Amino acid sequence: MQATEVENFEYLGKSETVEKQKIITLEDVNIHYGSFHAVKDASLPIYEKQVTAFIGPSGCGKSTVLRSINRMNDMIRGATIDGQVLFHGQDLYAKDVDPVLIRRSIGMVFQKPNPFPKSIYENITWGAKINGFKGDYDELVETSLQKAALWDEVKDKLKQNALQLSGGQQQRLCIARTLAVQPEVILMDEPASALDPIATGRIEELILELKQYYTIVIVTHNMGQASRVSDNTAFFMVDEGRTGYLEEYAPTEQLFLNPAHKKTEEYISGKFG
Ligand SMILES: Nc1ncnc2c1ncn2[C@@H]1O[C@H](COP(=O)(O)OP(=O)(O)OP(=O)(O)O)[C@@H](O)[C@H]1O
Repeated sequence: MQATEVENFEYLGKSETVEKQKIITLEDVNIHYGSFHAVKDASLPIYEKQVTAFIGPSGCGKSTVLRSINRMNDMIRGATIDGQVLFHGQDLYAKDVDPVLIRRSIGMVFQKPNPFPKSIYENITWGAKINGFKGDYDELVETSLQKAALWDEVKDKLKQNALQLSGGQQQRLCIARTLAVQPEVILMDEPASALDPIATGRIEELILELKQYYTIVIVTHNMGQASRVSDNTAFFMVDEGRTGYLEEYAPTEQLFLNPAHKKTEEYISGKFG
């Protein structure tokens, strides 16, 4: 079940009509770690085949909210969630939902590249094997690496250990590994923060390529990166009790050029952070 939304934006004398499909909706999401209230009342849409950036100061709950989208917080002892995360209208936290299946549809790429200490080829085929993939593995490896813009660099050394690749190549391999299980959504938690500027630029180019086929949610500390790669931006803040909350959500251009809230303006202009 998907709702098509038509939004009209007017800012800085420009008007824009955007038609978009909501694929994920967070409704009044509250997340605790034990008794600590980490995130309160987060509600926001994630639109299909768009890039949504989560920005905000350290500790405001960006990664916590990101992990709630594919139930990765389930793995953290003491983490609890209230509210709803709807994926195609279905509550991901309903009793009959298998988190393993969710993580196939909603994959994740982490801050530090974390390939398995195995060959490049095996890194790609691993998830597919577990899922009982019956197709052509060579083809899967080639298409996944091509989509992740890594094929040309590694096609002659697929048997080589993945840990011998550069950091940027390892991160693109992790993206290829995620793509190989054919997700609809890719969550990226600061995917370029451990990389040099050239490798970062390649990841940003890749994100713009991938959004033709996938919905992407990215946590980033780098506001330039958020403005370059994302269509929508969610700006999170922390209150006096260190609880994170969503301060403002808007199309990226609007949020950066004409923020509705004073705190957003102060944050994006570097007054705190
Ligand atoms: N596993 C955990 N156990 C307990 N508290 C946690 C855990 N993970 C995060 N927190 C706390 O929850 C709050 C939100 O953390 P989170 O990592 O989501 O913020 P963030 O905005 O992504 O931060 P950063 O930008 O520094 O990565 C912080 O106060 C953090 O200390």
